[in-house]
Parts: sequence; structure tokens; C-alpha cells
Amino acid sequence: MDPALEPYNNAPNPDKQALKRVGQIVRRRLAADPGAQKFPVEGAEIYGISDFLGPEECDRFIKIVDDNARPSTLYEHGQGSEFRTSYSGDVDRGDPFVKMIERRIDDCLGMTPAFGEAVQGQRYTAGQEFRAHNDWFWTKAKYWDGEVVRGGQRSWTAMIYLNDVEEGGTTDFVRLGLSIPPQRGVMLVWNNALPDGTPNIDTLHAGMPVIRGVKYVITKWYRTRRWA
Ligand SMILES: O=C(O)CCC(=O)C(=O)O
Ligand SMILES: [Fe+2]
Repeated sequence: MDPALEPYNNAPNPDKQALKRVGQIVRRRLAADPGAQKFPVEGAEIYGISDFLGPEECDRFIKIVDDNARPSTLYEHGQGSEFRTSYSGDVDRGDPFVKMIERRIDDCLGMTPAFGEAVQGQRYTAGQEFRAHNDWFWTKAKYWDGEVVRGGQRSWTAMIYLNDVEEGGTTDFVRLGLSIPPQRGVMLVWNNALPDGTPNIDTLHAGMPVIRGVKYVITKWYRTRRWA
């Protein structure tokens, strides 16, 4: 069996009702937002919002990412350190600029701010990538014991491209045949679950290798409950 399907088929889903609820809250919010464009794909809810950050805000965040960069950590290291080779870092949530942007993301999605994880910056230089993965947690993995008490399952992901990339670095939803090129200031938002609250295997996605240039993104993941 495709090992990627195993969690989908067999893992317990204690947050199913909460995933369904936040799915609906954000879906309604985005449907009412003329700036949010839904990608015409079957099988997952993915939206793009242009000019979510202005060029100066992007530059300011790029500097914050550079100042905080350290090798990415992963929940599961089984795949080896080449799995996610970008640099990532938590940013200072006390910084008023970071606060403002986090609030703007919360507001756009209509998500309870307390459900949001700290925004993370990521930098990929040429050759670096984030191989195909799902943002939701596999509830049969060891790390789940920690995550279940830290806000539970991940629901929506918001990711903002801080720059254009010369070549490569697309975000590919590999099961959907969707490849999204980085575009400065664009925010991608997707539901990691199906409308019924089941983690959605079809949200499998990769940050493809950067071929030329450097790629900067910030990511904010939302849980189903208060993140702690
Ligand atoms: O860099 C990308 O395009 C994808 C990043 C990603 O998947 C993540 O941060 O969860
Ligand atoms: Fe991801």
C-alpha cells in the first residue's frame, strides 16, 4: 500500500468535528472576500490572494527571516535531513510589525488568533527544497502525544511569498497537478482537511527546489484548538 495513504485510512481523528467547524468558518470568510481566488481544482480548497503584503512589507520580513535563519527542524526525521533543506526560524512575536501581519492573516481567514501557531520564516537557496508532505499531523506518530495537547490537528495553512524567484521554487500540490510559482506578496491559503473534517491526503505538497535565486516565504499554520 502507498505509505502516504496509511494515516489517511487508519489513524484516529479526535479533532474531526473541530476540523469541520473551522473549515466552514474560513470557507465562508473567503467566499465573501472578492480578493480571494479559489484555484479550480477538485479535491482540495486552495485560495490565492494577491498583494496581501506590499513590497516594503515583504522586504521587511525578508530581513527578519535572514536575521533568524537556522536549519529547519521537522517532526519526523525518518526521511533524512535532505527532506527539508531550507532554513527556517520563528520570528519575534513581540515585534509590532510581526503582530500586525499575524493579525492581518487571522482576520483574512476569520480564524481565532489563539489557534494560530507562531508565524515561521523560511529561506531556500539554490538546490534547497521542502519535499512532498502534508501539513496535518499523523495521529499515530510519536510526535502526536505532544501535539494533541498543543492545539491538536492542523486545520488551515497560510503561506506568503515574500519575493519572486528567478527559476524553480514552485509550490506543487503533487496529487492535484497544481504548480504555483512564487509571486511576491501573494498569500496561499488551503484547508488541510476535507469539509467533513478528515485530513485531506490530496493536500500533499512540496516546495520544489530553487534553481536560480533565493526564495523567501512565511508560513502560519492553524490548529483546531488553542495552540500552546
Ligand atoms: O515553500 C513552499 O512552497 C512550501 C512550504 C510548505 O509547505 C510549508 O511551509 O508547510
Ligand atoms: Fe507544507
